[in-house]
Amino acid sequence: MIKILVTGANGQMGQALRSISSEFPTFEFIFLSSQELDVTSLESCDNAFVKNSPDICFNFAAYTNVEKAEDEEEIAFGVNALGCKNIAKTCLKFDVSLVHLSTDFVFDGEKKEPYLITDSPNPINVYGASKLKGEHYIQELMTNYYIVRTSWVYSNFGHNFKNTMLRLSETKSEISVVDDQIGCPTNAVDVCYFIMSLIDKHVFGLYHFRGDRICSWYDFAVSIFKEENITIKVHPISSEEYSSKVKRPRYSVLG
Ligand SMILES: NC(=O)C1=CN([C@@H]2O[C@H](COP(=O)(O)OP(=O)(O)OC[C@H]3O[C@@H](n4cnc5c(N)ncnc54)[C@H](OP(=O)(O)O)[C@@H]3O)[C@@H](O)[C@H]2O)C=CC1
Ligand SMILES: Cc1cn([C@H]2C[C@H](O)[C@@H](COP(=O)(O)OP(=O)(O)O[C@H]3O[C@@H](C)C(=O)[C@@H](O)[C@H]3O)O2)c(=O)[nH]c1=O
Repeated sequence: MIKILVTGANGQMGQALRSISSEFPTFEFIFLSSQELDVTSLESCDNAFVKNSPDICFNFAAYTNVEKAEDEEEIAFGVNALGCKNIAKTCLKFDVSLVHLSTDFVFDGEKKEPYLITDSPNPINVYGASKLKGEHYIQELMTNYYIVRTSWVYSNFGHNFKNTMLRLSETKSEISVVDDQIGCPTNAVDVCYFIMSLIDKHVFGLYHFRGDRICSWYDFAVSIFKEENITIKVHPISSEEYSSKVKRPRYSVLG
């Protein structure tokens, strides 16, 4: 049995992986919450690895509140950057390979065609900067890593744009959604299948993975409501019209 230790396991990606884990009977998954393994503590990482002796670590632990990160820079960097450093150091110590998730938000969104893994990141918000720093720590410390950048992850689990739209539709008859940020919604379960196929191939490195559809958040919202048969008026708005303190990339299609 190959043992996979999953950090941040109560989040969206952890729940998505749990939902398909029985399809991989040759793997034993150890799902650890933030209480059971706190990535900001090297000692906590060490203790969890000693207790569970994993072969592979899936680092799903992250600070993902893009808005709040602007006010909580230290906490965001603590989890997304130093957390990665701790996980990478621990993987190194115990000879464990690492799968880490990163984001389209490492790019500035100024490009007009899909971002390749060879393109230089240039984050424009705190969340993106903290995620990029995390990537760098892993790349400096390890060789046996898979860093998978993905985008606009949605599912029926936890916090994501789809669930936000469905929740808002319970109390609103109209909603305004930005129509000038272009990206690719990606199903969380599909990310899990991609990761499981990656570890089968043993080719370490940096990857981009995303859903097939290229659209705006407005387009995505309209299709969510259509699929769920929900009648609600959706107004397309510009990023400037959406009241937010955070800048998001205008175009973050991963290639
Ligand atoms: N959601 C998206 O659209 C995208 C996500 N990603 C990346 O995918 C990964 C998973 O994201 P997703 O599942 O959606 O995020 P979630 O926010 O749903 O889950 C993150 C999990 O990390 C946990 N966590 C927070 N702080 C710590 C800590 N100090 N130690 C251990 N665990 C901690 C949280 O636990 P608790 O709730 O207890 O704090 C939560 O369960 C992240 O790396 C994210 O950057 C990449 C692209 C898009
Ligand atoms: C709730 C809401 C959001 N929006 C806009 C704000 C933003 O531009 C866009 C998406 O909003 P959210 O806050 O759901 O998404 P956000 O948290 O910015 O999404 C990002 O999360 C991180 C974790 C990632 O890694 C990214 O890939 C991306 O998925 O929709 C509206 O226009 N109207 C609304 O009612």
